[in-house]
Amino acid sequence: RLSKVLFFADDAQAELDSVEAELEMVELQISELLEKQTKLNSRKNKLLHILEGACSSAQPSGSCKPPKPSFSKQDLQHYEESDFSWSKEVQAKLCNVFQLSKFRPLQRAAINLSMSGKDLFLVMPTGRGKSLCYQLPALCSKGFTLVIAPLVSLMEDQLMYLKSINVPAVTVNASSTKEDSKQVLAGMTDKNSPFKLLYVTPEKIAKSKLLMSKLEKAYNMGLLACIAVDEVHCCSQWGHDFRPDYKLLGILKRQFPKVPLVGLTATATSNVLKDCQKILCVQEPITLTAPFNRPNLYYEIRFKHNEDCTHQIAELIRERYKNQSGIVYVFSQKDAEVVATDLQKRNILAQPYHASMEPSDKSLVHQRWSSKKIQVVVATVAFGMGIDKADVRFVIHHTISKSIENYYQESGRAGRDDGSADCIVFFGFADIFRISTMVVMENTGQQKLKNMVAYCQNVDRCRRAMMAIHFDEVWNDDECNQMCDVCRHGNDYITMDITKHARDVVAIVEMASSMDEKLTPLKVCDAWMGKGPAKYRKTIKVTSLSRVEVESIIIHLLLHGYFSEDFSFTPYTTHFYLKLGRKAALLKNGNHSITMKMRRGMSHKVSESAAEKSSAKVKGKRPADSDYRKSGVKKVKTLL
Ligand SMILES: Nc1ncnc2c1ncn2[C@@H]1O[C@H](COP(=O)(O)OP(=O)(O)OP(=O)(O)O)[C@@H](O)[C@H]1O
Ligand SMILES: [Mg+2]
Ligand SMILES: [Zn+2]
Repeated sequence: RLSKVLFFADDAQAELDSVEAELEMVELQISELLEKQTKLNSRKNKLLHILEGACSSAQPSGSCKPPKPSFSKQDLQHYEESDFSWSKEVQAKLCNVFQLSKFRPLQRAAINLSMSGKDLFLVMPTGRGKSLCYQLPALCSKGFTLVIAPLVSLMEDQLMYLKSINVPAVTVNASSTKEDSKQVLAGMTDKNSPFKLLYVTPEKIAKSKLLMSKLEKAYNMGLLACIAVDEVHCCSQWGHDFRPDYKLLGILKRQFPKVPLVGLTATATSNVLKDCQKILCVQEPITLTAPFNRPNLYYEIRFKHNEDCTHQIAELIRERYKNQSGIVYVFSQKDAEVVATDLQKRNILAQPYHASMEPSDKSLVHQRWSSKKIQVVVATVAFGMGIDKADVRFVIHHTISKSIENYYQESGRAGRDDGSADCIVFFGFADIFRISTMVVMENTGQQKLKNMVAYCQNVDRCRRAMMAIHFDEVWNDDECNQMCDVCRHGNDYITMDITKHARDVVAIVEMASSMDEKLTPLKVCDAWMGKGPAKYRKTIKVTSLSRVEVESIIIHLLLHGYFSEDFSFTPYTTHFYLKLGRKAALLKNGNHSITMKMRRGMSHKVSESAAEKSSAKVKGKRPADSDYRKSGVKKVKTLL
């Protein structure tokens, strides 16, 4: 009898185990669905919000973000007009001082709003002319405008420009001499207003009591006309280059409530702006958003084969962009040096630019490039704000950016003259993990990087649409005009069922962890392709997929939660290992399937860039091959 009881107990135990496992699976599925529901609901709300705004907004394209509900289409129209008491003066200064013939979209409205004393957030793509929206009003007002800017170099560029058009402007910053500072501080309360713009860094506001007390005096004398906070997204942790000192700028609106504040930025989602509003203590700002789309930029992603990347870049520069200026963005200072040297060896006039260079060397490189003495700057993100060269024909990313915001900003340095320009990203597997470990301490670093990776991995949605969704804009894919690789390749992708592959590769990571070992993504690739240590080879199912396919699948599984990152820290470096993600357990369920979109054949795609398209017509060149992803397929000469 005893053995019979034991037998039943065994049976029950086995069933209990399986029921529990099944329950666990169900819970996982529920939580997955709930998560999906939350996401969809939040997207639905956003879209409703955008639609509401689009209906009431003045932008015929409907791509304007909803301004404050109380700020209607009629209101905007009113501020677009030119019958304000200052309009004649504004128009005259636009022509005579700034030597510009007409306003660009939203500039006039922004100027009229701030001259009417309204607080304003102005979101306008990089290079569209935000500075004019506070510089011009400053010239038409009593006293001076205080400008907060994040970098001394950026201020100096602006001061140089203002000096060249005879607009009196000054700065006080850490490198000002005592004499200069004294003169500036005295000028602030001088009724004759010896200068119209005063540039300071946020640190100066936070640290200099003297400056604050002078501002107080100027305010009481009615001489503080306006406060402009440039690169206002720096206030918010959610913005892509948060600066702690920006957090303290709330003092300005608290101390000087009657002075209108204008915050300017090229990239800020509505969440970032809400945060900025809170931090700056602005009660009811009006937000003007210019369409983010840059119709003249061609966006393209290429798969990166490390050994080949610099070679391809050199070919592009020598052939497609002959005699044209451009930027190559790289990951690190070392990369900047190495890639620049590599390009030089291939007879390209290139120089590196990064944060550790002497300031004088940096400005020399900048100058040489601006005056076309060199063709290419090979730069880290340090080459950024304040770069205002009009005829940049290409921005090539040797390594992906760490977020879509960063990418938008960096690629946006191309084609400021409205001429066509190319933005090409070399999307490399290993780079993802280099960046991931670099941003490991940033709050939202991993999520932002994943968004960027998803942007690169995407093969079926217009790249402009991806950006639009990211920046909460309404977008109609037809407006791309085939100015991105996805639109140009049309429906040239397939939907692949990768469930079986996913099971195989997840099993590798599971096996390693059962042996108490951790695998980097590169090791997982190797193992899966049969190149790992012998001890693995016995148990794993080696795949016949190509390297690029293997990499794409691993990225897909990481983006979708079947894998997740497992960081390990040593005193010198951070390592990225793959571990099973929350969803890996779903693969145990026979019915679960995973699909993934891939470009058809994953090889031999022929694409044609914007610049190429026009020059091909003129010179009868054939379009360049690009995006050949299959390992082993190397194009040596892409152009005749
Ligand atoms: N109405 C206009 N017509 C023609 N050019 C203009 C006009 N307004 C501004 N510009 C030019 O556009 C260029 C970029 O302007 P600005 O530096 O203000 O850009 P920005 O919007 O601040 O960009 P970023 O986000 O990079 O700081 C400048 O060379 C400026 O002279
Ligand atoms: Mg600017
Ligand atoms: Zn497109």
